[in-house]
Amino acid sequence: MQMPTTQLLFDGAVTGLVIGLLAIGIVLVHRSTRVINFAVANMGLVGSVLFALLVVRWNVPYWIALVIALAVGTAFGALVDLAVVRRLFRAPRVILLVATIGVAQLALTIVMGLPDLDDYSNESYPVPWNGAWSPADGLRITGAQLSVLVVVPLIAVLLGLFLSRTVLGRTVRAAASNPELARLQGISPKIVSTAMWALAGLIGTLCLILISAQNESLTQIATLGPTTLVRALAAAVIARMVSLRIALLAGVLLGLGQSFIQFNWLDQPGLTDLVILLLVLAAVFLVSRGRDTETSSFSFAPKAAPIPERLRDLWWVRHLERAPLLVLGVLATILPLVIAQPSRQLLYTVILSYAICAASVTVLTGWAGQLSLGQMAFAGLGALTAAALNRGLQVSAAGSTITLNALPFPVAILIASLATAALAALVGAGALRVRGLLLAVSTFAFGIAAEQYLYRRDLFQDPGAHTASFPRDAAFGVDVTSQRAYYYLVLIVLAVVLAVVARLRRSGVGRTTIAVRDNPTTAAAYTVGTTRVKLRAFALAGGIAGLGGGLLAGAVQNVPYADRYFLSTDSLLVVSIVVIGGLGSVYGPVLGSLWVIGLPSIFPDNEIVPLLTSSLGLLVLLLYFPGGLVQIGYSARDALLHLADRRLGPAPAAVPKATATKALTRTIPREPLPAGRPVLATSEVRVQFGGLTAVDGVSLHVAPGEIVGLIGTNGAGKSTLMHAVGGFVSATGTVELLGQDVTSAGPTARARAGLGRTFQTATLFPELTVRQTVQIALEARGRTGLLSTALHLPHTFARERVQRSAADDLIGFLGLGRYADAFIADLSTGTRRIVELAGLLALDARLLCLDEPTAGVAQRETEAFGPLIQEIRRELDAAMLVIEHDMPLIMGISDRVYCLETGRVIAEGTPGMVRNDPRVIASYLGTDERAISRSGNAPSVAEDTPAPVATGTAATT
Ligand SMILES: Nc1ncnc2c1ncn2[C@@H]1O[C@H](COP(=O)(O)OP(=O)(O)OP(=O)(O)O)[C@@H](O)[C@H]1O
Repeated sequence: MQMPTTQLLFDGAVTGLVIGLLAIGIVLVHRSTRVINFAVANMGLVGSVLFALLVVRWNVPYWIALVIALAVGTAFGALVDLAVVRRLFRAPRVILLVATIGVAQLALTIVMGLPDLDDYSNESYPVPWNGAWSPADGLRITGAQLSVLVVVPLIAVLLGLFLSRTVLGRTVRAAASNPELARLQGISPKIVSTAMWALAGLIGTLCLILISAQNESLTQIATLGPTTLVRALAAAVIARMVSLRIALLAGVLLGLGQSFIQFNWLDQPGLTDLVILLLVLAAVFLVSRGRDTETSSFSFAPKAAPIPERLRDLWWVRHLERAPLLVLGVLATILPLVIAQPSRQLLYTVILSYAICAASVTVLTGWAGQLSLGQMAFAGLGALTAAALNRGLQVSAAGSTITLNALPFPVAILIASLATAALAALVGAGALRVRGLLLAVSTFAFGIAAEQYLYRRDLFQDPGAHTASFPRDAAFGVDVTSQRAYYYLVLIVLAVVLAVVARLRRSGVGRTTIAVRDNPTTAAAYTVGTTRVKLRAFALAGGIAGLGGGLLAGAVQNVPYADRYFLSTDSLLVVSIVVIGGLGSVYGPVLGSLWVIGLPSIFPDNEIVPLLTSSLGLLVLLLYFPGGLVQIGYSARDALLHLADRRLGPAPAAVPKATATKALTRTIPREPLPAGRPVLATSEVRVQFGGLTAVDGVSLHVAPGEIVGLIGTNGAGKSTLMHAVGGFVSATGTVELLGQDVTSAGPTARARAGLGRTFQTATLFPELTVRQTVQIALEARGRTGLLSTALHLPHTFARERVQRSAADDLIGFLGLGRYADAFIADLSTGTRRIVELAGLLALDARLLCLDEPTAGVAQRETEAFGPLIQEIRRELDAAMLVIEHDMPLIMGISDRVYCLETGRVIAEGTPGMVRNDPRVIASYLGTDERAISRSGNAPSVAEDTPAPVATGTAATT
């Protein structure tokens, strides 16, 4: 390994300074709006091109042009905030991140609309000082580099002073961690956000001007490109999205590292990008360690309102949802018969292949909530693997050479798709702890490393060439060499992929995936293994992307990995496709591909159409139709249904439905509990959060059939103890459940062992309906198989029917009949709490841990909860541990009560004993008899909650 020359290191440091400044721009925006700004570089594009035009074309003096360009850049940043960010202030951060991608594309389109610079190809980008200096032997500093050396440190110092010395700056620092605190400083978070976006616009412009000045030719200015962006993102992540100083330093180190790698491994292009990927992964790993990673709501995903019960018998209503897809299918079938030009047919094939690739984003991002910005890398790797398998391979390993014979075209694609599924599962395993924005950065870095490094491995290339040809001949005995025949093959594959995706979405596979996305904790409490579900989504998405990629490469008969289709920008494009089409919906990928790729190609010479279909179109959709194009379809469908409902006349009075008057029959055999053993026994359980001991050596037990109350002041450690029992926090001591030591088992395993859990917030799964929620709990009685469901095997339909009717029984039993198709997000807290209880019945749990079952429930309804809880205990023949602040309720239902104070048990015994214990009175109850007879803790929000059923007779309120 040689040391690079001084010059190379110097050049690296200069580039690194600019990368560091860009990273500062990313950090500032993240600190004020908690979003990762993918537009940071492109926001400066408009100003930097305008600057060149002003100086070169319109002969404006350098410094005046610079001021104008910086002002334009700053205004662009502020405008982005006012027009986009502010409107999406409360939207999930993931959606805001996608919006920044739209902004980046928009900036690029605006630049294309500016006058051409091609006439000035002999001129160089304007610099403040011409000439070069040689301060030392072997070192030459250009004017452009000197400006970087002066400007970047100066800006960094000024920003540091701004953040520490001004009120606005201090507010920015506070806003990152606590918006309320920031508000106390007297400045609204929105103003802070505008200021930071304006600053990011200014920084972006400055960086682009500084970088462009390094180029010899003026026409090269265009973009900084994703490779620079990924370096800036890496520096920002290394700085934990907080420290400006570390961001700048990391930028410089990355610049130096790049020089070092280029000097020593010139023959390994893209190695830097591989190293950047590893650095990002390491940094992301450290950043997300020990912290509860961000959860995002997916309320923007398109939602179809349930069909009114009485309309379901109408045949056109039953087929309403499938009809548009059928029409599209018929149109797609006749299209190549009407339009015979092979070039058009090739284009249609490309659109279909993109729809397949986009379906992978539907699964991974739409259902699993994992935003992948590198999905086309899986498509590219699938394409290259398929081409290599089709060509025949010689793999040298451990001194011996293995020869793989050439595989037929379709077999090569199928095996490549399986290989990308396995690879995606591997990547997913690494990304398990990371979600949201950091996953987006990691996958983006993966996309770039794939494009720059992995694609260029010898294994993937034609011998002696930098291409990978992929000629197609026959598929399943049919000649697909003609463009039309191949189009039909891809159309059939798309139809199959959509059918599989739609079927999976309607089955337990789709439901559990969405459940893990919306609420991993409750999903685990419902025995759904979050790791398994996430890996399944990654693998499924990777497989679909690999399949789409293979087919796309087959369309063009080679893998054009160096210039189109499988680049990191294409990964961003497929995300736009799916968001525009409708995230999570089966229609999304098709509508999105038609819109984003299809429409512009119908008007190839029109510059406005691509603007409307991607960049600006994406932003408009996010702002006004966050559910995407499919949401417009759903709205039309709802209007039709409403019309049909009106024509049927007024609805008859609600008839109570599914009122189960007899006890539910138990279908699951239970292992008997060893005689004399408690259902739950904890010994010396201790939980610490940093320096705080939340639970301090608690030993308790719950006997079979017993209801045990857990009381204590706010913050006494009750919920934490319950989390420890459920396996949701790491704790010391032992936990024994139904005679088994489960201390080292995770929450899913404990749920499977018979532990049922409700949560204080009763969030459940906002985007699922009541029936779907209960069906998720029913998965505990038998999991939906991925492969059998995808293959549409008959028994999977029968299983689904049985599960649905079991769910309806439980829903009816608890009087939730009229809410069966309502989304959880639309229910009152009280109703959600009853749905939680339905979930426990579905789980057939033997120990129920209820965390404040009446919190947020109207006072008049809490009184009915006591009998309901006892009824459920009888029904399940279960024991219970209940946390409750409502004293009459908890004292009324409990057989025994424990009182906690600062993590320790201070009293234990019958309700009467605990209630009169002087320590309990001093610590918690006080002497106010009114507080004891009816707790003041229960909020008095009157809510539309169905009256809980007390005696097995369902009430459908
Ligand atoms: N994830 C966490 N990280 C750090 N501290 C925590 C965490 N969860 C709880 N705590 C702290 O642990 C202590 C016990 O909290 P816990 O929620 O268990 O109390 P509680 O008795 O259930 O209170 P409440 O009746 O208000 O629900 C509190 O001081 C709380 O701030």
